[in-house]
Amino acid sequence: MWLLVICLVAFPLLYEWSITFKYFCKMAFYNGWILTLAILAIPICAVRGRNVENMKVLRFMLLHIKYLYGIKIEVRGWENFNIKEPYVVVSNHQSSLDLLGMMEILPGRCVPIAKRELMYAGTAGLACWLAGVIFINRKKTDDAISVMSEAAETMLKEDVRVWVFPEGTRNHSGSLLPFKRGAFHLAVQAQVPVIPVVMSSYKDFYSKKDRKFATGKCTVRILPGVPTLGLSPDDVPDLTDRVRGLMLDAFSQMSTERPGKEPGGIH
Ligand SMILES: CCCCCCCCCCCCCC(=O)SCCNC(=O)CCNC(=O)[C@H](O)C(C)(C)COP(=O)(O)OP(=O)(O)OC[C@H]1O[C@@H](n2cnc3c(N)ncnc32)[C@H](O)[C@@H]1OP(=O)(O)O
Ligand SMILES: CCCCCCCC/C=C\CCCCCCCC(=O)OC[C@@H](O)COP(=O)(O)O
Repeated sequence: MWLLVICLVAFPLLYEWSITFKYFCKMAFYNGWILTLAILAIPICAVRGRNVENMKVLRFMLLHIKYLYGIKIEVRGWENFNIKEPYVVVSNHQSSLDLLGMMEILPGRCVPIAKRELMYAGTAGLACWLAGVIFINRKKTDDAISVMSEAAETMLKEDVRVWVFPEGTRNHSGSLLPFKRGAFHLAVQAQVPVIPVVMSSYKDFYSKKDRKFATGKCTVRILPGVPTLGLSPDDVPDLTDRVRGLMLDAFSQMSTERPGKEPGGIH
């Protein structure tokens, strides 16, 4: 009994006092909450079986999280998504919080490419599988490439869009890692445009290194599509560099606009 009282008093004190403790609580809740929401999503998605339309269910389930965490997301460039045909979205990848920005703007019939390990993340893995997430084995290049070639066919046959993080891993360095070329091969194979998406730096409110997680604002910019019609595999390196350049420019520009801290949410 006394132990419970001490815990009830100590927890809020520690939460307010220690930035690190708050960081771990907020991250644990983030992951735990997603795993819990997935339990609700699984039976709803299971009715349709593995189907990209289930991505709408996941999107709907996750949209409120930004309010819980007091993260304001401002979207610019919505009009660039006004393309009826399939396309490949490429975006920067800072942390697992990218899921919030992604769900904010996720177009219809669009599935992310994810590392295979995510498939084994309990309920979230199953929900992702049911929503048609494309899993790749990053340790086996040939397998990853053949999965992506299959994706190019599926995009055209089943009118599906694909979201890729071309950095291939999370990167919180405040810049962009060199891009891997899979997303661009995919776009050229399917002869569909690449639409770059840039999420502004989280450094004002989130830092894994400093164990900081406050409230704040993030801007998501959807850039105009880059056509690939008529391009061949030989053009992929140039296309990759061009798109990375566009994204780096946008990222640098957004980093100079200092976003103000927003009140509200879990402090
Ligand atoms: C409610 C619950 C909800 C839960 C919701 C959760 C939502 C889920 C959100 C999930 C978010 C999760 C987010 C995540 O999980 S992000 C992590 C996983 N994503 C990625 O890794 C995507 C980016 N990676 C790539 O594009 C890589 O290139 C791949 C993986 C394909 C290979 O990488 P790898 O490192 O092994 O090799 P390499 O890049 O050195 O390439 C080697 C050579 O092959 C060439 N090549 C490449 N591709 C193709 C191709 N298609 N056709 C022909 N050739 C191709 C390439 O040009 C190069 O040749 P050259 O140029 O040097 O001559
Ligand atoms: C019973 C098993 C329990 C397993 C518990 C696993 C906990 C995970 C819980 C929830 C999953 C949250 C989904 C977040 C989706 C974001 C995925 C993400 O950001 O993946 C990282 C990947 O892009 C790059 O990976 P690396 O930076 O190379 O690494």
